[in-house]
Amino acid sequence: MSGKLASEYDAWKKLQHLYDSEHSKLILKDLFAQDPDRFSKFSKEYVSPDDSAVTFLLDYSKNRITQPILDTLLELVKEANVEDVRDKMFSGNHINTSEDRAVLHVALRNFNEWNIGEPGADEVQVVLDHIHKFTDAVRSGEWKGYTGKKIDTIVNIGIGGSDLGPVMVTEALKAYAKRDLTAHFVSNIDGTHLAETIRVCNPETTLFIIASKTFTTQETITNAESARDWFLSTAKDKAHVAKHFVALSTNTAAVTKFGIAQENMFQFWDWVGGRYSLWSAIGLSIALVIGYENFEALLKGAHGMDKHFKQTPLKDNLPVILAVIGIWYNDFYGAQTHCLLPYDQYMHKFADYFQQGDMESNGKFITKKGQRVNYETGPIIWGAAGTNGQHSFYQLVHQGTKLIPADFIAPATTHNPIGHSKHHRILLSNFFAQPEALAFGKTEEQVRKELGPNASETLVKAKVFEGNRPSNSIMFPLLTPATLGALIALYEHKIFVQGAIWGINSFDQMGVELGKVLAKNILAQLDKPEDVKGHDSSTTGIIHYYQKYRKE
Ligand SMILES: O=P(O)(O)OC[C@H]1O[C@H](O)[C@@H](O)[C@@H](O)[C@@H]1O
Repeated sequence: MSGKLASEYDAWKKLQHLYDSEHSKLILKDLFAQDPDRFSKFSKEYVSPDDSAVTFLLDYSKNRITQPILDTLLELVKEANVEDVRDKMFSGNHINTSEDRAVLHVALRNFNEWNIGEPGADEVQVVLDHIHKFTDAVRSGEWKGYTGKKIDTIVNIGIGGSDLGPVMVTEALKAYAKRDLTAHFVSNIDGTHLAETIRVCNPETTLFIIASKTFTTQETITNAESARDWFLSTAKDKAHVAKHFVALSTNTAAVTKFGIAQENMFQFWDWVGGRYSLWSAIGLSIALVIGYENFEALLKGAHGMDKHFKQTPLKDNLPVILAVIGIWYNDFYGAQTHCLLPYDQYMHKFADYFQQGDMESNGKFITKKGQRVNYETGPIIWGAAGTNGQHSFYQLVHQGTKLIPADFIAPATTHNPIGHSKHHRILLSNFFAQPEALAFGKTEEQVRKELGPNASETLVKAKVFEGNRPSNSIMFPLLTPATLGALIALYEHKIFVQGAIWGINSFDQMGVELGKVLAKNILAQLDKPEDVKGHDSSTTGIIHYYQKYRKE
């Protein structure tokens, strides 16, 4: 990182110039018409550089780019020294400067390939072995509850990074799940979340996994204490907690204080960011659901992408390509959002997951050197599984006034080929059609032809699709653990590259602190109206309203 604002780089200025002079000519329909080889020039097939056997196609031809624009975007990557920051990340340098921490989620899936000097990196395998042993014991029924019954339900209690990754991956890899082991995830402090979960749990056969990096998060600790109270209301003896509660954390002292024995604690380290922690002990619920071998395959798929990111020249480096295309829209076109659209029901939590992954990483206006940026940083991430989104928000994506770059993601083969894959062919026909419709639209002339000479002018206008709406398409053979691992790592590194270009620290999360502090203060004032002090009239007014109507 040079200490310059991204907008001060020569390449940034060149890009601004290219945008100003070219953008009115960047019409996808014309770009495709001018170059019959556009697809082969702007698409790449990823083949994992190791034995994780992952492959996928990334088609980025339906973007408002030309080779000179892409080349200049890659110059920006060079000028921002992204490769240097990347190498620093992989070697354990403390690139999370505000917290003075290394950023080593890549070490969790490294399988001893690179030597990483950071304390703890050499203990990764020990924790994986612990996960392996425990997972096998629970899944085989060898691990018994306090009345001698085997565990048939797990409840992961965690929030943010200690929830979203496990939720997303267990959903995405449900095809690999042990079907007689039910997994629940409780995150919200709203008592409803816990109440509705324990309603369907049997204390004799339920294992609670308390997932919290810090083990101080109010939501998680409160939910965990209430879960323990519920458990003990039946089990009675505190000694039984050992068979039904395990912890995933970096904070041994707090875990012990909670009453969980050290042998039931799965360790990780401060260099694992919460939103990058599914690869760590936080992934225990994943390993329990899909089995240790599949969990390891997930890690190996991510490791293959790490290698690709680490060693591939910029022009062929897929996370880099996705990142710079995103910068082009975010910073030059002023696009505010980025849409993730998996055409795979199993991946229905993918956008939710990357809402934290991307927005908590790059939603920052201060650079690592303490300057306020004068450009846009992280986009708003959103999306839903296809085809549901088509019947909901695609109207705006197609005909709204906003530019919404989108990634379409789909498997060629489904795990559920019902009706000889009839459903899947219909699903995929939509996956192919939507980017086509977005890019090429429908002209007034086409609409007129379709509607005939008597059509009203307003109807004609309403049916026009301007097109030129950009997207990437990612297609892979089958959603396997390794493929999912590679895809997650692809987006992680994309986020990394963007953050490095913008000069921000993608690995702290100061923005979540203020609300927590204010809530703590308010919690102490909730009982009596006369205690409500030090707020604006709006906040005071709402609290007084609550005090008027609350029952308990
Ligand atoms: O795992 P923990 O420590 O409970 O933190 C849970 C979450 O808390 C905060 O919202 C942030 O710091 C997130 O990044 C984190 O994932």
